[in-house]
Amino acid sequence: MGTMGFDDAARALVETGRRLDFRGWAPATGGNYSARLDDGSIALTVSGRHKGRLTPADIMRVALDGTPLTPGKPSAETALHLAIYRLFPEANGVLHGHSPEAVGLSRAYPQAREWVFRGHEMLKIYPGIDTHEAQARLPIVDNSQDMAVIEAAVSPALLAPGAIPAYLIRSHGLYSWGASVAEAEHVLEATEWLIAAELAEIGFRNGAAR
Ligand SMILES: CSCCC(=O)C(=O)COP(=O)(O)O
Ligand SMILES: [Zn+2]
Repeated sequence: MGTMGFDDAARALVETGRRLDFRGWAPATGGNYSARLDDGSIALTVSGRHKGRLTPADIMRVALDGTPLTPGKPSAETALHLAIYRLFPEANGVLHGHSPEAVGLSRAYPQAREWVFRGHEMLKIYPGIDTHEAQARLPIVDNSQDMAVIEAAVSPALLAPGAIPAYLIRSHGLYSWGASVAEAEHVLEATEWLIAAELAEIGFRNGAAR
């Protein structure tokens, strides 16, 4: 748990990419991953690489202000990763995936500013929740090519009571974070599972699956 040295972080991000790609959450070059290092800098995926086929050479270091510390072009979404590390000092891993389910949910409800999960046992994966008799808010923000616009739009919702360590960018994908890369992966998996379960429920209620 916690921060890591660069070599361990690079290995963890490469392995995480393989698993997320296997789940269908890293199509084409979609997604990006990062980890906070022992010295406070950030290990981050290089832009434009297939995240299911990463090698340690596809991981670079940036400072918390975004200054590249090793050669390479940092992810186009570096600013969103750094915003999480600044907002949440306990966050040591940030993952971003492009699943069809998360994107489909965000597009099916174009006015939604959040999605509230209620009553699921899976809610217990989130920090501070120890019963299914709880609710958890997944903030939803419109997409933009300007990362500062996304950061400004979503930050208040991330800090509000009841927010989970994840948010959804409409027509784009899901972000998650945790005290380690492994914990961020649990949050991503749980949130994807909750989205898939709710979409299935909506389908059953509408009779689509009969
Ligand atoms: C075809 S994916 C478009 C860019 C994106 O949303 C993404 O997650 C990957 O960007 P990166 O610069 O980190 O490769
Ligand atoms: Zn993306």
